[in-house]
Amino acid sequence: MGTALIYDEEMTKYKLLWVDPACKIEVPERLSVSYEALVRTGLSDRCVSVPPREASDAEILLVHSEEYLEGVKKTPHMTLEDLKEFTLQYGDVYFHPNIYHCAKLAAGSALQLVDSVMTGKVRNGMALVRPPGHHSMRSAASGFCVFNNVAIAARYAKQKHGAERVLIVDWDIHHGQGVQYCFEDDPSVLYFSWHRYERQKFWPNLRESDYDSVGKGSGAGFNVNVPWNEVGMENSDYLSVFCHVLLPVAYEFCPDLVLVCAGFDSAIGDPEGEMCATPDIFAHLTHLLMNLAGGKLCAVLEGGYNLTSLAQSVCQTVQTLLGDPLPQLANLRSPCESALESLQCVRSVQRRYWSILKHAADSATTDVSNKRIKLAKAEEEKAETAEDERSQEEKVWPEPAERLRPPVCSASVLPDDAACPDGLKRLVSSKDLGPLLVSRIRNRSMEDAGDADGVATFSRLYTLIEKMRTNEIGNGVALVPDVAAAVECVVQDLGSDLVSRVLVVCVGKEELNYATADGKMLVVQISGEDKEEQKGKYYIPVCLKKGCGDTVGFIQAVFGLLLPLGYEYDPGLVLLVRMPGSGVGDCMWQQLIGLLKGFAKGHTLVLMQTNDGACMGPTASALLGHPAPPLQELLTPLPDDGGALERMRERLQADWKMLQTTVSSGN
Ligand SMILES: CC(O)(O)NCCCCN
Ligand SMILES: [Zn+2]
Repeated sequence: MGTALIYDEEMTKYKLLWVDPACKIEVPERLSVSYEALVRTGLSDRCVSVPPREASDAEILLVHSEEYLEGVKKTPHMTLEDLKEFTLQYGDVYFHPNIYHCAKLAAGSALQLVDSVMTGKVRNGMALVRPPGHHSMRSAASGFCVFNNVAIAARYAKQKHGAERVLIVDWDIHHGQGVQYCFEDDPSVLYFSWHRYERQKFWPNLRESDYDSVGKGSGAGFNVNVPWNEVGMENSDYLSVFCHVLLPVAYEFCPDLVLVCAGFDSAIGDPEGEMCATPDIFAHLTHLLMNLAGGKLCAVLEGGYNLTSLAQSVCQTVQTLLGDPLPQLANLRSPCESALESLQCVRSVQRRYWSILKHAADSATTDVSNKRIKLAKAEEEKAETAEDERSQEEKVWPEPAERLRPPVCSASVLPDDAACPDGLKRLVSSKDLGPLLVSRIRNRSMEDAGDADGVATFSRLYTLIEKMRTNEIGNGVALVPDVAAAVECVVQDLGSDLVSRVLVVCVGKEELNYATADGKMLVVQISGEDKEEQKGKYYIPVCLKKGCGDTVGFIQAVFGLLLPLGYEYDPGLVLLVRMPGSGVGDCMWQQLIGLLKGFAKGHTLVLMQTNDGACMGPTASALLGHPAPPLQELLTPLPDDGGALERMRERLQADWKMLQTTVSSGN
């Protein structure tokens, strides 16, 4: 299924007609440069073009009051003076004779997107709209917004398409207070927003934008605010919040639809956000949401005022929606202290509502409050001194790297009698490994099966890895007689001289014994077995007391440990090993394959044992990029295995910075 793109140049046909410093950044070119970039890169041709439509009164009244709508309806006929007068009643927004028309098109575009996705016409999509929406409230315009496009879309999805749970992810750098007010007592809509806050000093300066606004009444827990109390947040800060807050909660919420308030003022170079995250981060943020709700994701443009980073960020987002390989996020650093403080505060306040966060550290402890005071003072000083130099310096960042789709998406290495799943290319050519490697393979562990096809299998494996390295093949799956031997061979003989860092993810309890001390390989083994202490920094045994069938535990391990480790390690190849009898469910397995695509430009090699061929179908589906089915089990989480994973994370964070979720105590 395809990706919808909704755009109409009519929505560029309004602009600021008077002097207002707060509004001058919201210009028509925001939309045209975004669309032109999609055209120039060929991305728009690969999308399903869906026309916008005007939202009807009834649809607008799903969120807004009649008196507000009646007021806005009068603006097309107003004189310039009346427009200024009408505008004065609201904050940081402007009206124009054509803005009502464009506001109906913007809201209607979001509804067209919801229809296209909910009816299965497309898998996902993006609506390029203006005016934006997430600040507008029931009876007020605000922050360049007239109608709350995404809030209307959420109510519409529930009413018309019977969606029961809708997740709204707002990665715009401003708090969408309009969305928060709309759903704060509604447990069927989970609103997540991060935003520049600077302890209430940043617009819209609301006390209720802080992390302790968790929703009201039956909506408690369904509003998640992550305030950024400093500017300059980077990719690692954003990814930490996704891994340690949003994704665990989103998976437990198990939405039927994901709506994104896709504002790109959170990218580097933006005058409003003043953050340092690069445009390619949106490729990953989009990817990390694409296995929720069976892939039903609607991204609706909000803010974004640096025309260069806006256009790049839009392209990164659409290219991921189209299923292209992800860019490698280079040199992630550890989240900064201020981000860790926000992370800790959010997790501690949300843990009483989300069992998946149950063991999050408390932040009521004195050392955190002391830390907050110290940080606040430090931020004060930094803000004062930085003010002047920040305004002068123009941010520069590298153009995002090309993301080339390999000629072959997925390949397979199978025994001759095994059937090749649809869509996979069977690898038959076996590279001549030369006598040295053959002898190494033979004596390493093939002595018992010293048969010819053992070597043939390995030579095909070698070919597969070689072709992933040259990007001729995206990913692959191999059925081998002895998966433990195969892993050993790949990482010792094949993998290591082909790629610099191999992330080995083992699911199941088999004993793995090879050296990992040099960092060429990071092994994360998720099993039900209590392993002896890990062997050094690069071998991390994760024990799920209830085994790999425990979906809650598995998801906690994936988001709390595996993904942060993977981002920090930044492998050139991912080796995903399914040990026989692992007990992992097919849905979880597909989710895992889908999520691991975020690493190594999607170069994942799945190794399974021949007698485990039963899950070849789900494996092939996930490798080909089909969205994984939702994990329904998370809806009724069983009591998890205690804080074992949290304790393990705390222990490991000394070596792995991306595992941190709390401020460094003491210093
Ligand atoms: C859509 C938006 O969140 O980018 N609007 C920002 C308004 C800022 C007013 N100072
Ligand atoms: Zn914004």
